[in-house]
Amino acid sequence: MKQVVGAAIVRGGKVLATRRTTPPELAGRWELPGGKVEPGESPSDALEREIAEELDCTVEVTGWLSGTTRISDTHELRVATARLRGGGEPDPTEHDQVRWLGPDELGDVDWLEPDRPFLGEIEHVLRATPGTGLRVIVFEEDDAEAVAARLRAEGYDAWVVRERLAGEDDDEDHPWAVLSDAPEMLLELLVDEHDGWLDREEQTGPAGGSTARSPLELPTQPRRIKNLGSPHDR
Ligand SMILES: Nc1nc2c([nH]c(=O)n2[C@H]2C[C@H](O)[C@@H](COP(=O)(O)OP(=O)(O)OP(=O)(O)O)O2)c(=O)[nH]1
Repeated sequence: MKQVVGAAIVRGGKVLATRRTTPPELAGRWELPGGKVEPGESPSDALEREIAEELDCTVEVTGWLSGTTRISDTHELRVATARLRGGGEPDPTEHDQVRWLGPDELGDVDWLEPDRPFLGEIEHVLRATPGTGLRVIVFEEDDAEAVAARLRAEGYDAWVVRERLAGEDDDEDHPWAVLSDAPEMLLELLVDEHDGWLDREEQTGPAGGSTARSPLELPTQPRRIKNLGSPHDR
């Protein structure tokens, strides 16, 4: 059986889905980016090569999901989790659309059949490693790059993306956003230095919103005294 490998690229609590353009019978269907393992190649090497070819960015395989699914009589699919390296933004060379999907959005696209059995485990991974939902917003690209460089120097991941904000008009000049896994306090600092602001992305899901990440908010909130109940309760 020949191996096809797909990458569940995870960033900020979302996974990257890509839309196929070929062959005609698969065009328009969504998949995890990847491709066939070549003779003598390890599955991880194949995946990192395919992602570089298809999305012009570098990933690091972080683990493999359990199981394989049958694509055809001759091919089967394995799926790895992966993270983006080096701050490069995925730029599709073969797919005509990409989407970052949160755990509640995995059903929103028409996945190829062999990918579907992996979605449950992917959802689990996304819920276990939620993003902070925080974005540094600035108006100048130079500021965004400076913020990202500073965060990377501090040992955090950071990506510069062009953002469209809620309520914004299509034609308007979009601001720049820096996505990062750095703590809120550090982001606040950089926002002040670069004349931007901190944007909190709406989080959906059973936990009921961004309060799921309350540890990050502690420094900016009034200190809360743990309620031990009134004396006559005990
Ligand atoms: N890349 C990828 N292919 C998938 C997935 N699920 C799935 O059924 N497939 C199928 C579609 C294709 O028939 C086959 C992979 O072929 P491909 O065209 O993506 O791989 P490749 O670039 O190495 O192919 P090739 O040009 O060497 O023929 O597996 C998936 O999640 N990712």
